[in-house]
Amino acid sequence: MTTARAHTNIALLKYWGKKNTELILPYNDSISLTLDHFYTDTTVDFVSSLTDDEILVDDQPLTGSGLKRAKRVLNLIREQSGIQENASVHSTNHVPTTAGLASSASAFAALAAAGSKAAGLDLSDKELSILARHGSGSASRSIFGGFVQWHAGHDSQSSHAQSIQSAVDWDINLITALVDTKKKKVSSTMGMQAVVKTSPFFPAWVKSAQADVEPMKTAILNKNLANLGTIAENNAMRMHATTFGAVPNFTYFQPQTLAILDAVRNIRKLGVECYSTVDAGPNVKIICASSNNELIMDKLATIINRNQLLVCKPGPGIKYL
Ligand SMILES: Nc1ncnc2c1ncn2[C@@H]1O[C@H](COP(=O)(O)OP(=O)(O)OP(=O)(O)O)[C@@H](O)[C@H]1O
Ligand SMILES: C[C@@](O)(CCOP(=O)(O)OP(=O)(O)O)CC(=O)O
Repeated sequence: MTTARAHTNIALLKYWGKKNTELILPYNDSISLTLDHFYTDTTVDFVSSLTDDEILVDDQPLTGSGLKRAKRVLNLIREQSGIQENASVHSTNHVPTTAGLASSASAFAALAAAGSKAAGLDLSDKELSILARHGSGSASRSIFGGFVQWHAGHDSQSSHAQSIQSAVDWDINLITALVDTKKKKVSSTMGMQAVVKTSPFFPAWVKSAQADVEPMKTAILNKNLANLGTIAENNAMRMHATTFGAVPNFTYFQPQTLAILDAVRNIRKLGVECYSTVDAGPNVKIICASSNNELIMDKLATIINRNQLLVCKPGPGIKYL
C-alpha cells in the first residue's frame, strides 16, 4: 500500500488543444507553477480479492469520465509491472470544497505515483509524468515542484514535463480570486476539443503559445516578475480568444471575471506589478510579489469578498507519505 501527495499547478503558458486525444499529446509546450495550497493525497493497494478497481474520491465512488481516466492509468501500471490484481484507491482532494479549481492535475499525478509504487515499479520523474499525462494533460506537470515545462513532444515517450526551477528562491505569489465555485458548464477537455475543431483562431493560438516558451523560460531564470506576468497574461487572453471564435462560441468569463481583469490592469497603472491569468473557468489568478498581496486584495475589495481571495505560494513536487 502506498500513499502519494501531489500539488496542483497553474499554467503560465497554457495547454489548450490535443493533437492526439487518446494519448493526450498537446499542440504546444506549456509552462506552469506548482502551488503549495492545493493538493491531493492518494493511497493505492492492489488486492487479489477485488473483482474490479474500487476508487473513492473524498469517500465517494468515482464515476463517468473520471473513472475511465483513472482506470486508463491503472491499466498502464498493470501493463508495466505485470501485476494482475485490481486496485483499491482512496483519494482526498485538499482544495477548498467545490471551489472549481483544477483538481485533475494533482489527482492524476498522485494516482500515477502511488499506483506505480504500490505495483512495485520505481519510475523516474519523467516516466511518472508520462503516466500521469494519460489521466489528464496538466497532471504531467504536477510531478515536479516550482516552475515546470511540459514538452509537447511527438509521441507518448517524448511528451513529458521537466523541471525549470524546482526550488523557487524568489518572491512570486498567486492570489486566487474565487469568482464562482460551481461546476463549470464546459470542461477543459470539451472546451479545447471544441476550439481545435471549430475556432479559426486556433492555429494562431498554437503559433503564439509556442513562441512564448523561450521568453517565459528566460523571465523565470532571470526572476523577472514583470516579463513573466506580461507574457502569462497575454497568453491567457489569447487562449480565451479561441473560445470566442468557436462555433458555437462560448466563454469561461463571468461579469466578475472581467471586473477583476480590469481592476488588475488599473492597479498595474498605479505602478504595482500584478498580472492576471485565467484557466478554463471564471476564477482569476493574480501573479504578484508577496509584498503587494495586501494592497492588491484591498483594491479588489469593492469587487469580491476578502474570504474569496486565497494566497498561494510555489509548491513542491510529488511526495510519498
Ligand atoms: N482525487 C482524485 N482522484 C482521481 N480522479 C479525480 C480526483 N479528483 C477529481 N478527479 C476526477 O478528475 C476529473 C477532473 O476533475 P475536475 O473537473 O474537478 O478538475 P478540473 O481539472 O477543474 O477539470 P478539467 O479537466 O475540466 O480542467 C473529474 O473527472 C474527476 O472525477
Ligand atoms: C486551461 C488549462 O487549465 C487546461 C487544462 O486541461 P486539463 O489538463 O484539465 O485537460 P485534460 O487533459 O483534457 O484532462 C490549461 C493548463 O492547465 O495548461
